Amino acid sequence: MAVKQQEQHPVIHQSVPVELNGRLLEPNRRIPLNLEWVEEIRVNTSAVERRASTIDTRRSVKKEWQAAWLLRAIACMDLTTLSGDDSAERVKRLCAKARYPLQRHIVEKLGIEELNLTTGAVCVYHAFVETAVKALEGTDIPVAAVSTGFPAGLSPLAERVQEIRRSVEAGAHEIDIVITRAHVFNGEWQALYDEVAAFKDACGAAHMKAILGTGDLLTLRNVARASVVAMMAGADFIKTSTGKEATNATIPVSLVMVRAIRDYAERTGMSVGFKPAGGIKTAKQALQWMYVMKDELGRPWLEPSLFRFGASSMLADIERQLEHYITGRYSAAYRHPIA
Ligand SMILES: O=C[C@H](O)COP(=O)(O)O
Repeated sequence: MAVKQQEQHPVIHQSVPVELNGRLLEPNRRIPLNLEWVEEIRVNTSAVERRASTIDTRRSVKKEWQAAWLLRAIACMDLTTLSGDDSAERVKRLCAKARYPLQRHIVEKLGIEELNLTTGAVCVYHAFVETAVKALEGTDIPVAAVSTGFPAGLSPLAERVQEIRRSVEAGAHEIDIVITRAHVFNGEWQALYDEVAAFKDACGAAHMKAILGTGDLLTLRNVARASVVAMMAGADFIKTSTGKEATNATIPVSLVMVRAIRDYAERTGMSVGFKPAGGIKTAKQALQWMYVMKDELGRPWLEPSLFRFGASSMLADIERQLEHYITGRYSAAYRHPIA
């Protein structure tokens, strides 16, 4: 049973030119803080919520097309473990799953052996960066570290910066930083910009995802303002949540963030990636987020270079749905352990 690949003939890791409205974009780099851009932001909350509630009705993919979208969701997934009881053994199992995210019989039945499908990255605490790097040797799978006093981000700034440096030295290719949420609800835009810029400098060549902790930011306007400040400070990605806030990734918050990415790209000619994270557990949710990306930003934002899910348990449900697609039956969830 061959899967119809999304679009016509995509290859999961193929790079497509990053274009928006026909304009070729460059990767983001820091620009000076423009407070006018921050202050002029307005968000029509009820319009955003209305739009969010119709995501499923505007677009739907079925059968082999849905299978292809789910494979892409795997390729765009930061397979994550961020628990107090994490251990080297758990991280090794997670890395094995990142290398081979689907059971062999599913891969064969789908006819996708040549894709060599892997997850987009593995995301762990700093303490497990070396273990993950070693476990992923011989692959192109990057290791992402949550640094900067994750999840609260309230340790002294120098320690947070130092933690990034240590994660990069340990081999992390990507760093997920957390911002000081109080800078946002106190309107301290310069302080937020300086903090994110300091983190970006400490990352060096590693890619930086800025976690806004949107569940703590009180309003969608604050989410939009924090997004644009993080982008001006040089973030490569903006990310919704740590997975530890009371409210994690939601579609309304994501709409606001991807529209901020679009406005920023139109103004600057530069692209920034998006990572929804926290509480995303099902294949159905994965499709909803991918509809948002396709509708609001277009095809380049369905590549791992510009789109990642942060998820610790979604892969199990995707694997189960793909097995249902090829066998017509649902298997028990325990047959799809994540790690
Ligand atoms: O960055 C990733 C999140 O911490 C994952 O959250 P989750 O455990 O709710 O999937």
